[in-house]
Amino acid sequence: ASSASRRNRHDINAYPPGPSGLPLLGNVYQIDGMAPWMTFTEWKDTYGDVVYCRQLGTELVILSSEEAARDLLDKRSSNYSDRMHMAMMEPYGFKYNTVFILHDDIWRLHRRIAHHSLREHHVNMFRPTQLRFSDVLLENLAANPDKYHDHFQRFSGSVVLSATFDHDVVDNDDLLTRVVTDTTSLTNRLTSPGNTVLMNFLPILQYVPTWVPGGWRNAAAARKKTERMLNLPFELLNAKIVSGMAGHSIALDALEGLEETNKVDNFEEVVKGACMTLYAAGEETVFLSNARRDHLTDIDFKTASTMMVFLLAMCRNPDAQRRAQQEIDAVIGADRLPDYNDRGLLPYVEAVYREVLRWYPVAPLGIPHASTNDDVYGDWFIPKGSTIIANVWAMSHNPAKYPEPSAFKPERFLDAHGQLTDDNVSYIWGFGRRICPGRHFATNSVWIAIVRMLAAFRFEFQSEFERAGADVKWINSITSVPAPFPCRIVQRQNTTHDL
Ligand code: HEM
Repeated sequence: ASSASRRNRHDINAYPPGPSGLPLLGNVYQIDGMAPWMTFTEWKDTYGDVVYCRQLGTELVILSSEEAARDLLDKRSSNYSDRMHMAMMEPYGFKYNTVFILHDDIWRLHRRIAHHSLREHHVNMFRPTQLRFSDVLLENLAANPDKYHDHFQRFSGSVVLSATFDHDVVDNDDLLTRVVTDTTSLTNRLTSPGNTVLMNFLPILQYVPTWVPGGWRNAAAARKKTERMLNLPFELLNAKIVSGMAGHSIALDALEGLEETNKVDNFEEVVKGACMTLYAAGEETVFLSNARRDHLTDIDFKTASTMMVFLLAMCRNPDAQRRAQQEIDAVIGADRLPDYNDRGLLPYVEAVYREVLRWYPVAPLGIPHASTNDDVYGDWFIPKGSTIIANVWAMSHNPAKYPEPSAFKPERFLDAHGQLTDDNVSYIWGFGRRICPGRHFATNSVWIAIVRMLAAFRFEFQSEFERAGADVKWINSITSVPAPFPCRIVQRQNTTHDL
């Protein structure tokens, strides 16, 4: 009966509009492989907010307005909280990862572990750590400004690693950081939407030997790396527990606070997976480790992505930078650095922060969801098992909501009285039950880094780079981030605090 009713619903409702494609390939050749959000945003103009297309046998539904994303991913979240089927999950050892697992009981347990420590307000217990590492960030920037991307990376990696496993990164050669970044950079490459679709289509690629071109797809080698990455932080944490030196951390919180209430056999394995995902997901989006090495030969390919967007925005928009600094000088003065308690007193800085998130969202297509059952939305039929993409780029560049969307204009978040509007760009954190569980933590990290960097430094392009047109390269995969560019970071004259 259910298949009959499915057929009926399909018969009366058409698929959403979209470009016609070739038989087997679908629309794959029409999509910009480096920046698919650009193609999808053009399609919005032609076909509307809900677009259907196919990519090598995968059905895609692209939601390019906040309204459509909220209608489906938020309001019908019981049907839209799955992830796409990945032939790679099992052979590559990715089953530990919250981001990829299906909408099942293990995933719920992962979310409880994250929520337990990272829920709003509770997450503020990590603020002292975030403040401490922001001091280190400023010291490093003052001492060696040219290496700013290393310092951004160190800041974002340190805060999240300290919070998840109580692991202190003492230098740039930290073993755990190396193991995790090495593995996540491979994971990100393997799980990019394009590669996932290809591997679903040709699973035999998992056996490609490591020494031939494309050998990075070899499953046995990837699995070995993943296992090492999962076990190492727990070995280090266990050593601390045994010696009575373990401080507060999300992993310990989960082991001590949740075990009683969750009677699953492999609870420690679940905690390992959930915590490693928190670290890797936080690291991936706040600092990027998945650059396409083939496009980048001369730079370090790990960068703090949101902080990189901030830096680019400040270099390109000196007026916005100056205005934010004037606000900090007037409200805080030069005797101390801004603190979390000052956040409500600095509306222009808040507007800069929101505009950074909007201007170049670091996850321009979020992370694709999948539909569990057939559904009908308006006049359209959405088949079971479709990959559902929230086109965050189209939402943050909607000219009706954000006039001149490519311009960096923090004022768009302030009303005529200089008060903040209620638009806090929440769509950049994703939707429904899958919404980013690290968003409050990430907000605390990014805001404190931005406000303190503004208080202490001036940012500008290096003059030769500016004369040459200041054309910044972008590193794109699931995330999109400016590659490091030549820039001057100069300590502000009015800062009396000693860095
Ligand atoms: C600026 C920083 C960040 C941005 C823009 C961001 C954005 C996102 C987005 C768009 C998603 C997908 C949501 C969806 O499927 O609808 C996501 C998922 C996720 N994020 Fe974040 N994130 C950030 C930082 C963090 C941090 C710091 C952590 C950990 C402390 C974290 C942990 C996660 C996890 C575990 C998921 C997977 C959730 C699931 O599949 O259920 N993120 N994030």
